[in-house]
Amino acid sequence: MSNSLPTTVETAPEEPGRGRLARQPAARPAAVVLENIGKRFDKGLPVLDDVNAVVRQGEFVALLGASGCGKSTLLNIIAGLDTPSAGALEVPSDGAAFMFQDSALFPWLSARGNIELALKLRGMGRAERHARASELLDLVRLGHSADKRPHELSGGMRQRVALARSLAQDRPLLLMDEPFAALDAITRDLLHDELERIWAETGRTIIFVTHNVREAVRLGQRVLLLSSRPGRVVAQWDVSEEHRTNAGKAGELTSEITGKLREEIRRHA
Ligand SMILES: Nc1ncnc2c1ncn2[C@@H]1O[C@H](COP(=O)(O)OP(=O)(O)OP(=O)(O)O)[C@@H](O)[C@H]1O
Repeated sequence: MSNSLPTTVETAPEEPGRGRLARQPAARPAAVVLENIGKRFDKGLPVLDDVNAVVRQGEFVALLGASGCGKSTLLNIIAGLDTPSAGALEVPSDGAAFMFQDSALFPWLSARGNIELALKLRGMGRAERHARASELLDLVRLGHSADKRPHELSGGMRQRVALARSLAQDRPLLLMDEPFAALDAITRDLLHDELERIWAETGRTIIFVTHNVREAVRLGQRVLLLSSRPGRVVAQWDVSEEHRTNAGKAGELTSEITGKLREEIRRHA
């Protein structure tokens, strides 16, 4: 762990598509650079202060922090949905796809229709849309439910459609704001496996916001911890092959991060 931040956080990512933890000797180019990012709404207290981080192309970063510490605000800034009050950032020129806790599907459209709409907004023609939507439905293992509407799908299935719709936007950066928080533990575990597979297959850069330390360790190659108000990167951990293959080691890391998170929550209670 390093807790001498804020300094710029950099690690070489692993190679997507070649196993989650196949380390890359050479660092990839940065996908997202955050430099001294600050955010204050109106005349209120700062929500974010001096946030520094670099996320490399193809990297999977979990962003962890107490409720209200500014995780969603930071994601909104990276997505270009909000502007920072201080600092500078670099993001991919073709923007980011966003996935939220609520699937936010159009209820009158089928699973296929929701995905095809995202493709249509990209200007894709009808035949190509149909073919691409079929591929994406297969990728999230929903080929058999293509014609169902959201109310006919379970919560986990709706999030799969939302994930396919995010991928339909074909952006290299995927921002996920607690996408599985409302799901039961078993469904969440299944979706963790699916997301890891899809990340490896698509090579997306993913920033995944969560409150859940176990989820952060399960998915992230790197876990960043934001302090409570003002939010700032106060610690980071690399999740190694050993953590992945050895449940005891993963448990130790989860306990260590939980301890640090509790410390942050207490400090601001
Ligand atoms: N548009 C806004 N105007 C004023 N205050 C805001 C706005 N958006 C967020 N905030 C405040 O900024 C703080 C951080 O909110 P944010 O949603 O980013 O936290 P979070 O870490 O994502 O929380 P949670 O984990 O509970 O979702 C909160 O105190 C919130 O009330």
